[in-house]
Amino acid sequence: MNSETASMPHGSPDTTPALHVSNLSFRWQADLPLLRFPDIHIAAGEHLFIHGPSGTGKSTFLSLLAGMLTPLTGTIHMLGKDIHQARSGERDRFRADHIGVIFQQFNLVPYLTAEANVTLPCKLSATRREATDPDPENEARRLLTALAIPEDHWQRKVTSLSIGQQQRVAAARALIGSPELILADEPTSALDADNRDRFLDLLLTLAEERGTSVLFVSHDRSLAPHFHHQIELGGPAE
Ligand SMILES: Nc1ncnc2c1ncn2[C@@H]1O[C@H](COP(=O)(O)OP(=O)(O)OP(=O)(O)O)[C@@H](O)[C@H]1O
Repeated sequence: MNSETASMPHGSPDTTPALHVSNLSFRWQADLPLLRFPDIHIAAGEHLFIHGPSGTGKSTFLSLLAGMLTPLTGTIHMLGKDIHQARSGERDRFRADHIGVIFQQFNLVPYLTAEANVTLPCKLSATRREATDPDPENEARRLLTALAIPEDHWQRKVTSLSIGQQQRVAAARALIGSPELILADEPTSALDADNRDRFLDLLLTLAEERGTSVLFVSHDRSLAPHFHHQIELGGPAE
């Protein structure tokens, strides 16, 4: 797509796929094996689960999709835009405007409060800020409430929260401003089964309400039933 469609206002009817990946490969070093990735297509609002055992390239795949690594071959169209054709500044802006990320270590800013971590994407992106209703602080509080973070924790330093709470703060940060796509890299690995299922239900329900597409990678195949579609990394699509 062109930048016109990428900057379409949130909530507009749009049939542009959230993500289309074709013929993607990457090599960390010349003496390391080539990593090949499946072709994927995620329609707007769809939730895709990608399963792969440890070492199959899940984190590498997400780093390629987030524009943090450059592929050896292949194309990645995000909201119709070929992200690796964009200059790096434009790519950073596109990522801030349209993608929420939840990575294994959550990447929260340790010296900020829980609420300030959630509103951060709105400080980095006018698009995300303008999409909050009525303002980022209010939406952050709504998300923190929906994700069961007690109100007396909102102004605490995020590192003083439990791991499960930090994970939900990272989810709120990914959801704020309703980005079109969330990329999630095993954010449930530290949780027990009950908390993991509860977290996924909350994340996917909130994403659904906002029309946000989700691509979630994990080694844990038991998570697959939460999603509309699933794909095996290093194997045929199911
Ligand atoms: N920075 C790096 N430099 C060199 N090789 C790397 C680097 N990061 C990953 N690799 C290699 O690329 C392959 C895929 O790694 P990756 O971390 O993407 O897998 P993964 O499926 O996410 O694994 P896990 O489930 O254990 O996190 C592995 O063989 C790994 O050793």
